[in-house]
Amino acid sequence: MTKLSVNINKFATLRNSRGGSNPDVVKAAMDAEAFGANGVTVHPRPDERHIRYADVRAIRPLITTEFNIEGNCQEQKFIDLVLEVKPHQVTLVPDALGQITSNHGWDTLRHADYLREIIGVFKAAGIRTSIFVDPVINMINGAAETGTDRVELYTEPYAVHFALDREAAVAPFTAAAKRAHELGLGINAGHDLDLQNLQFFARNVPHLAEVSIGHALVCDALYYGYENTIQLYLRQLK
Ligand SMILES: CC(=O)[C@@H](O)[C@H](O)COP(=O)(O)O
Ligand SMILES: NCC(=O)COP(=O)(O)O
Repeated sequence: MTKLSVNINKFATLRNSRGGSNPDVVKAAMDAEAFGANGVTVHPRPDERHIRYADVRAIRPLITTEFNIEGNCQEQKFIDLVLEVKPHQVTLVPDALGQITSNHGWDTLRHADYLREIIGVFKAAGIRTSIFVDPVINMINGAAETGTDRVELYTEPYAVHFALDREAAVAPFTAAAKRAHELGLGINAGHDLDLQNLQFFARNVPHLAEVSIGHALVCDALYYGYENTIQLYLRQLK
């Protein structure tokens, strides 16, 4: 069954908005696991707009499922943090500094040498690697050449087009997953997945190991409660 990794970035957004410690981000990570999630994802951005480096250090020793750290490996500070805390998985995302959120995958052909080198560093430290990619066959082929363990399919385009034509929206992801599997790559996915679009995605993308979901899940939790919301998302993956 596809695993659910809860991205708790937006708990930190709410906490930072008042400068205090409420909501407790560490508790949000622990409760995600207690409520049935298969993992916790954080994305400490260089400006620490939500998840802070201190949050990552505090959470790491308490994780009993899987800890996934996403970030821009072009920042030495990020590389050092990951090697220090040694999560189960690091997901490399090619964000520029000022981006409001992640909005594209790696050009795995143009950045092949760089990705191969940094992936080798994390793998040598015993950390599973995943790289954020668009569902483009050439990019999947390029990802395989980097030595990464997994790819994470960037799913915003799917979410945007889902309501209009779900079959057309999922088709590139189905094809990309089949190609990735042929090449021996593990398959993750994330960005803008939600209670409406998740089940169709999971049923039409083969070999899907993990989805990481944050923004919509936290928004839903405001209405349905955190524990109930995690259960609702898990039911979409059955
Ligand atoms: C890489 C990706 O799509 C998400 O993991 C990212 O963490 C979202 O970042 P924000 O929560 O800052 O929008
Ligand atoms: N990798 C995707 C992720 O962790 C969360 O993305 P979103 O659900 O906040 O859009």
